Amino acid sequence: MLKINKQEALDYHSQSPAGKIEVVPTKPVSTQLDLALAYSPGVAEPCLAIAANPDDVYKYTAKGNLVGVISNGTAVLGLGNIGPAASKPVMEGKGVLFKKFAGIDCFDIEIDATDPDEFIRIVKSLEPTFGGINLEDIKAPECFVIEKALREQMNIPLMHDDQHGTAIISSAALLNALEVVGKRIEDIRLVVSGAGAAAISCLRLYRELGLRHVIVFDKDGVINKQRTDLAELQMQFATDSPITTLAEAMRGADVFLGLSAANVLPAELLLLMADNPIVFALANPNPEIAYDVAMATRPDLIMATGRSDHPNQVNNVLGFPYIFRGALDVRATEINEAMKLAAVQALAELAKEPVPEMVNKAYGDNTLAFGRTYLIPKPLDPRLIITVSTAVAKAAIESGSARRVITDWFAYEDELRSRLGVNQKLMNRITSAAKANPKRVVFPEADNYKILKAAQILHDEGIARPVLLGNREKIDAIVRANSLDLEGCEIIDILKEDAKREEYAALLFEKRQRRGITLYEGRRLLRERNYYGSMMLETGEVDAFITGLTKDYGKSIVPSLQVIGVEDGVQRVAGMYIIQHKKGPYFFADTTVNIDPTAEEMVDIIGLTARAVRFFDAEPRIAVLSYSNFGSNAGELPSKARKATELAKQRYPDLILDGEMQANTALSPQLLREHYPFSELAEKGANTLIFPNVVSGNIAYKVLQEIGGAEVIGPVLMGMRKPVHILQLGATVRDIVNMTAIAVVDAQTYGRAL
Ligand SMILES: NC(=O)C1=CN([C@@H]2O[C@H](COP(=O)(O)OP(=O)(O)OC[C@H]3O[C@@H](n4cnc5c(N)ncnc54)[C@H](OP(=O)(O)O)[C@@H]3O)[C@@H](O)[C@H]2O)C=CC1
Ligand SMILES: CC(=O)C(=O)O
Ligand SMILES: [Mg+2]
Repeated sequence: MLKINKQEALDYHSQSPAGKIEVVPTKPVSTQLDLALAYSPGVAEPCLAIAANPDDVYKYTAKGNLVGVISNGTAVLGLGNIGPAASKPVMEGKGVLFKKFAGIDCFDIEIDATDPDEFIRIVKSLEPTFGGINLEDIKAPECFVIEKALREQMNIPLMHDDQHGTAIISSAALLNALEVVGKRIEDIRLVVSGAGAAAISCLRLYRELGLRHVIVFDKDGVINKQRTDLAELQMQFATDSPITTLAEAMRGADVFLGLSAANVLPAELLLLMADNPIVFALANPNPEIAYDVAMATRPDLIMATGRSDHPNQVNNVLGFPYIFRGALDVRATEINEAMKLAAVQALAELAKEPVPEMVNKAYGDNTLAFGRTYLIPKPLDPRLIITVSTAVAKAAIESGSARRVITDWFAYEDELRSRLGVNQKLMNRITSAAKANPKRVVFPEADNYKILKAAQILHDEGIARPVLLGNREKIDAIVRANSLDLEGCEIIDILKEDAKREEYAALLFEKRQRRGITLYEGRRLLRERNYYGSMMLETGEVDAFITGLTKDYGKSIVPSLQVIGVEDGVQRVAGMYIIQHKKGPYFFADTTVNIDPTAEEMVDIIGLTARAVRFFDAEPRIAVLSYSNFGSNAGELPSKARKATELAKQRYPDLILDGEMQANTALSPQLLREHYPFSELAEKGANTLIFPNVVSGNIAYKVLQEIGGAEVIGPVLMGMRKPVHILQLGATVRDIVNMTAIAVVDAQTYGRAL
């Protein structure tokens, strides 16, 4: 379990530069011209445009993507009223999360004002600056007045996150917890500790969802009709029962919600609760009851806390980045009830979907699946932005609060993904195409967790129809240990179930009898799943074949080369990687098969690669690489690259192709125009790089993957007679899913594509 100590936390914050955020310009500011555009005199133009048309502020400034995280420090986490300066690390932290999870820029603003009127006036005056306002850590009851007034007076999305963020996330968790224990929100008895910003807002939302029976406590005890010290919003939840103590209230209660302070719930009170009790102890940083103590006291307990080191972290980070993302993207004028309920629904539903492998990896847990210890998605789940922001944006449009309407939701999803850094358009397109006509794909290495997890995803998402070859007992054990669900995937244990081994052995003998394979040898080889799978593809039992996860490339490819073989007219196969980057996709070849191709062999590789790039709907602009530019260096490699370029130009006169050149030249149209204006690539630069040998290609993509922030997809095997793809040893589940989607589309367009 994750443990951090005080010094570690202080050092993290004090490391130079102090704090957690900085401002980064988004336009070039290096030349005199840049300066003149960025500041005086150029800057006057957008100023005048905005003066003439106020809405242009969204066009010419960062306002549309800028959120103010604003606090007065009166209820900081569960630390209480520690003042505005002491709240700054929390507000900076929120800014970091806005940026990291939703690409939203933030200024944190800590205001030295506890008087609601003064605070309201100051925040209201900031409307020209921000696209949205996230109020944070302002104590009750002032926060209710403040938020209400600002919502009425301001025309941009505004939310006090401790109120509504918490309400949204905990509602999703509560609905799912109740589903797990089979209770209805209308019937449950809820006890609440805390009647502050968070607690009251949760209760308001739960009431909308159907809650009827609740008893609330604050520091001064039970909130009943006799109390005269509370705000109207708090009094809405006052009880008329004679109960006065927490112990009385907890007898028979179904749910305890803590949004108050550390350790206020004695363990023995848990024993009084109904069967399968639910405890959301959400005070930060320390909950109302320690997780381990609670679980030891009531093993039938479903528990959530605000902390990341226990299951079921109910934290508003699951909401605010995505709620504001959706609201900003449709330029909503508010965050209304419909938008909040849409976020609740989206979060609750997402928790029931299979968990992506990258989430398993991030949390070092393969067993995450909807249930007692996984009620809501994990904060590092990359699907949150798509699911929640889309739901919120749609609800804003439908409820009439949007000033901008989105119509192409697929394009919006792409935009949301690119907010996370990598441009996924190409893979989205391939995946959608695969889903339109999913094909049967055989995986000969199915007694492996990653293959099984990928198969589950492929089946559940309708990308492919997996056929799994492997030892049935082993597969069952992996499925059980990792809570997988392989319903819908076909499993064949070729050694135990006779299947078609004899038929395939005879066929292999027929194919290879003049190449040293006897019928006896054929029978032996067909006990190997790579041969069996290749035969399935050859005979049309399946449409594509994927292997390579557990053996090295050379060994993995041999059976399919013998059984399937290369395409007519193709001399050799080659491997290509797709590099997905913010700047768009790039294609690298040969990265896997031909160790040191001759110039003539490079021409074959160029032909195959150009065709494959077109398969991915891109127009190939090919650079043949070396360490010299157009003859600037003598040497074997530059000469080979030069010769390959000449021969390829002859063989493929229509290709946009040039070389030999260095990689930076290939990728910089400006450099090409300046120094090599004669080059065919001078207009746009290259998107396809042909490497002079496998060493350089392989190293280049791996460096980009590890430190270049690129996602790489491949290797796409080019030139086989049927869709065969060989994974890299140790590929991730995501790699397997991507390669399968490509194989499915390859199979759909069989004979015309890769
Ligand atoms: N996990 C999450 O996502 C979130 C967690 N929180 C946590 O919820 C807590 C409250 O935050 P917030 O609502 O913003 O703060 P507020 O200051 O608005 O409210 C605090 C409430 O807790 C009550 N309280 C304090 N001590 C006790 C106690 N010993 N017994 C019973 N009630 C007590 C206060 O009562 P009184 O008015 O009488 O002082 C008040 O009603 C914090 O610990 C915060 O970290 C908040 C937001 C999100
Ligand atoms: C999570 C949060 O906002 C709080 O504890 O105050
Ligand atoms: Mg807070």
